[in-house]
Amino acid sequence: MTDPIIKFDKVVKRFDTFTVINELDFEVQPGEKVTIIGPSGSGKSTVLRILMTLEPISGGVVYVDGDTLWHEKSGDGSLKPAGESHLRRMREKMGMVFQQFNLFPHMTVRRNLTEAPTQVLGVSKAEAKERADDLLEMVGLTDQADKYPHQLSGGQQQRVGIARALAMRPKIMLFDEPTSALDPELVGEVLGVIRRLAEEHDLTMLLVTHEMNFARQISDRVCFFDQGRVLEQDKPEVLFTDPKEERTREFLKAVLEDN
Ligand SMILES: Nc1ncnc2c1ncn2[C@@H]1O[C@H](COP(=O)(O)OP(=O)(O)OP(=O)(O)O)[C@@H](O)[C@H]1O
Repeated sequence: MTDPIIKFDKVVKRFDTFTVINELDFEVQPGEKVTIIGPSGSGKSTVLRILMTLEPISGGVVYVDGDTLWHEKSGDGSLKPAGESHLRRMREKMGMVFQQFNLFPHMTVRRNLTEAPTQVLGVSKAEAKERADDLLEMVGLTDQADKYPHQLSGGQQQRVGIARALAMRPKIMLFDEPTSALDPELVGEVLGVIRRLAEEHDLTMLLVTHEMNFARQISDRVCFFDQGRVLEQDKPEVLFTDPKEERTREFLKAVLEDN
């Protein structure tokens, strides 16, 4: 087995006295597609936000791509809280797709894709444009490149969100309920893009979703979260048909009846 590209080692996250992530041990292998499912409030989104450096941890250590995320080594080899430049360097390894798209509203679709590569990575304008146009073709939005986000449907905006994250050439893609803000008829086009990404690329993907059928189709592994821990995890064909834990069974029964 190779070294994990993501590793949570006894990670704790508290908001005041409320413990959201509770001594979490969790690993993802390079290229693995992992889905996190679980009840509302179980800490699923918080795991992604910790990885994207949007939410600091209260305890434990997170490793990404062989380096500590929220810590850096001091001169004597001990770990100290990471400074801004370490966090920035680590953040560049990851791209995140948010529920609410989070596009830059005052920029065209193409500019949404070229802005960070030119400003953050120092990619030339010509190369960034070429990369943007390739990605827009991949998500089927070549003809929307000069429009502004508000001129697009939610499904199109989310496809731009995916392309924008990919424009930074991340090693890891994080998806936080990418279809939950969409009208039902627009969900399929976004899941189609994610499915294609999963099938055609060796990107590591970590997804939080309520789309159980989708999770079943694309995941190498599904993790059931409960109270800030992984209660149970397995290949989708096992977890969805023969869960071991009562809590997992109850959850799946409730969500699958809803669908
Ligand atoms: N900034 C914050 N301050 C205080 N509490 C927070 C904050 N962010 C999240 N929480 C709480 O932490 C818990 C876990 O939140 P999180 O968003 O990770 O859950 P989730 O499993 O993704 O849930 P959902 O499926 O509803 O999105 C929730 O109870 C939430 O209210």
